Amino acid sequence: MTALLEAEELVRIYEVRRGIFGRPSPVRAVDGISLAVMPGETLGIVGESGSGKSTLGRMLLGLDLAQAGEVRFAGSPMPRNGTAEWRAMRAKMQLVYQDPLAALDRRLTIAAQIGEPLQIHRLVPRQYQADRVAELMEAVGLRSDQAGRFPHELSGGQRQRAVIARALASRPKLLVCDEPVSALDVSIQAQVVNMLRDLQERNGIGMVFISHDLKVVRNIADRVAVMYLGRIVEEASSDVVFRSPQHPYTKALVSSVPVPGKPLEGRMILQGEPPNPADRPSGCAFHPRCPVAQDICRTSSPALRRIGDGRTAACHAVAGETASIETMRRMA
Ligand SMILES: Nc1ncnc2c1ncn2[C@@H]1O[C@H](COP(=O)(O)OP(=O)(O)OP(=O)(O)O)[C@@H](O)[C@H]1O
Repeated sequence: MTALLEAEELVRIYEVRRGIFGRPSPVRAVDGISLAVMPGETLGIVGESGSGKSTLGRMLLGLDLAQAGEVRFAGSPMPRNGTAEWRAMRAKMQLVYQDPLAALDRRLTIAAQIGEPLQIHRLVPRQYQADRVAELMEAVGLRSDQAGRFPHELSGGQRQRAVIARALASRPKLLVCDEPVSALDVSIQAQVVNMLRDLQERNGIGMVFISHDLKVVRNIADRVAVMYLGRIVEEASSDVVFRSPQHPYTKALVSSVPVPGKPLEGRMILQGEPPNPADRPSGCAFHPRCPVAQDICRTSSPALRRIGDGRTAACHAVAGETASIETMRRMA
């Protein structure tokens, strides 16, 4: 089967100036990332703030240009941003991001905004547009009496539902969701995630689900890619990642997810802050925080390798025997 979305060796470097008089220095926000999403599959992308998740999400849609590498959608290279070919492809790839208020026009009713793509892309004859808007609202759990409301008259969760309805209007094959529930109350998050998962399964939509919150990703992703400073350090099926994480960074992230009934002590705590991306540590970028770092980790950057279970990991310690969380804790 052809992958719905493929990215090969994507690189995005920003020139960032520190202070007014500082010289610009390169930040490798995305540093050689390859991935694939099959039709109907959800790939979760996790990592701390600044690991490059949002930049990657934008690059996958052609919204941010790669300095190297290529994105292919349904087997075809992504056309250049702004061209007619790109706009046609974009109708099939939608972005849902964190802040629904920013995504919506506060002067337009919810129904008008959900209907907008139908008009712009002439997806439905005018006389059927109202029906299609009603259908989309129902699909995301909005009531018909909310059609005439303005964004500020809805709750955060309802606004995000409206954004998702609008994204679905063009019957996309791919959704890139960048922290879609992070701004919502915890009580609402699960509802919106469950709704997204239902819609995605029912419509066979491929999804890239970006989040710093592993709990949420665990709920929705078939596969998970863990990012650290612009690179994928581990990727596997969600089951495999959560059951037996191998990379020390993944182990720390997974062990920090609260498990009902499991005491807090005994969990591995990630030491220190992520390093400044403009000042990437030598060797393995995780080594300054890694409890099992060896000499080689300070000098040599580990390649992402297949290590069985359909898993890839980039860690010198993960070649054969890998330290368990308990061993790592003892060594820390
Ligand atoms: N437009 C930009 N100009 C300069 N630097 C940028 C830009 N966008 C992102 N960066 C830098 O690239 C790195 C990755 O940022 P990005 O927002 O992609 O990470 P993230 O994992 O999504 O983090 P967060 O969850 O905080 O949004 C960071 O160091 C960030 O400061």
